[in-house]
Amino acid sequence: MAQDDLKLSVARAAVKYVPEGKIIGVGTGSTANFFIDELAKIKDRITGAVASSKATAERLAAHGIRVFNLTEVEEIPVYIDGADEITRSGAMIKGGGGALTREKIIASAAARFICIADESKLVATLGKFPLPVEVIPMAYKLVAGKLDALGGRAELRIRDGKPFVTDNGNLILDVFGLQIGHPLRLEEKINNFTGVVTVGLFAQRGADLCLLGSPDGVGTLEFGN
Ligand SMILES: O=C(CO)[C@H](O)[C@H](O)COP(=O)(O)O
Repeated sequence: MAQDDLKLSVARAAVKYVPEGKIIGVGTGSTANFFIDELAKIKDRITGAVASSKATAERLAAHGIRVFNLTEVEEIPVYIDGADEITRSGAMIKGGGGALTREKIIASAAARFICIADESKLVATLGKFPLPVEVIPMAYKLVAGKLDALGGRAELRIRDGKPFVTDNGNLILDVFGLQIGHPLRLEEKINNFTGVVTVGLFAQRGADLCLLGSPDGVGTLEFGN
């Protein structure tokens, strides 16, 4: 079964977790895009969405789904987003699409985080996927040195021959070669480096539930975070 079919299956399953009449949080990436397209089919049953990136806001709006700023919203009952890697305790690496900061903000504001992923994202130990870290541009070399000292290899993210710039006007360092045995500890440590905006480790606010797509169907992993 193709990976896109698995993404579509979890996107369809996630729609069943969307509460009626509410504003929900929506993530970024290819799996989130499948979810947005499914959400569009029930758009009359929700009030709108808070988007974790400009790309997601544009896709939601193109479907006629009203997009709210986080500052306009009282509550977000559920945030639905993909992940680059997820463990059986609900810790994740996110930020492959560069939207990690807004994703983490909305995830923190949400009552429930539902991760939608195909089975390739489930790992025993985080770190095979390079860990994204959003940094203030003037600090990127300083922060890269500190990330290297942790045992990784930090590389400035380049797209189309230029440094990738986030929706917040910052840069991304991708850290290769980390074996993340203690996600929570590492998240706290990297958060403390001056110049870091957000580390793409989601352990403090991990997922509450993961809908995991495999050729056998969509399974659920509950984490109780
Ligand atoms: O964190 C993210 C974007 O910043 C995405 O959730 C993550 O990269 C997974 O993307 P995809 O669904 O395309 O595999």
